[in-house]
Amino acid sequence: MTDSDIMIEDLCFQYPGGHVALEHINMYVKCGSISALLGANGSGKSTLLQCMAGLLRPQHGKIYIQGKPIASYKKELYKKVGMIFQNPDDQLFEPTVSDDIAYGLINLGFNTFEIHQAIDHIAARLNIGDMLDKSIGSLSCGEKKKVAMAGVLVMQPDILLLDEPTSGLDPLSAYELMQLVKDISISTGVSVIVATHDVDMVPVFCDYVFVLQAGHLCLSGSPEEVFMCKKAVRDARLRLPRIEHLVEILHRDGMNIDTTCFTIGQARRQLLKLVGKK
Ligand SMILES: Nc1ncnc2c1ncn2[C@@H]1O[C@H](COP(=O)(O)OP(=O)(O)OP(=O)(O)O)[C@@H](O)[C@H]1O
Repeated sequence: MTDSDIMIEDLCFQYPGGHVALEHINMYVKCGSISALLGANGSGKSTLLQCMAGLLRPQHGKIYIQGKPIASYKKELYKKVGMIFQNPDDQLFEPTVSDDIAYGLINLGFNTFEIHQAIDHIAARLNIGDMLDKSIGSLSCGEKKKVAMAGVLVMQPDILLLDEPTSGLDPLSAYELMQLVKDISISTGVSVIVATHDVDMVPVFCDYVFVLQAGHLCLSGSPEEVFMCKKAVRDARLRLPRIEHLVEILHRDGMNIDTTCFTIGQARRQLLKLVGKK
């Protein structure tokens, strides 16, 4: 299948202690798209991302990256698929920011000139140029998240897996980080899967949504399609994005609003029209 970056067939994963974390997952991720992976705590989001990154080996089922089973990539998989962990301290282990960003490139055999060029480019893109000489230990959580992202993006993966990238960030930093992810996806064509509890971000930044409930994929589709299934969303212990919840309240109060509008600007204009302000 040419337009799919990731295809998952009947994936099951059980941890060594016996806990079944994923059951019969089937997923298809379109090239260049941004997908949200939603689900309550313990629903299996991190486990699924780690299976896609080749860090966990499922007992059953297959994962294909660009049409080929992940096992066939061997070491090359780490160049194709970049994963950013929930906790940046699990990812950053070199003394300084520039050393950490350089780590993957050194392993891939890049020369010193290429490494410097690549670091300068990604640092400018992520606006972390003034941090390059800092020690990792001196950074804030948000800064560490950006450095972890730089270390992965510098290797130019085709697929980017983000595990709760906005957790612990202030609202503006969270928005800016997701905007950056969107810009990078548009300019490079990288496919992004982001596990998140931040449902408000989903209609703004994501093309597709996958919802996990106790290790099962219970819903999938565009944000419009998924958030229309209000009961199923709540059964999965999620809430609607605030904008959708507002639309729901207005409907309940007998106001007529076009539920196909999903950008903040469109919804705001509709709401102002409804309450009589132009
Ligand atoms: N190393 C492990 N050994 C045994 N069970 C584990 C292990 N890691 C995770 N689990 C269990 O697998 C299930 C799925 O965990 P996972 O971390 O994938 O959930 P999650 O959706 O990412 O949760 P959260 O939103 O809290 O990060 C949970 O019940 C968890 O307790």
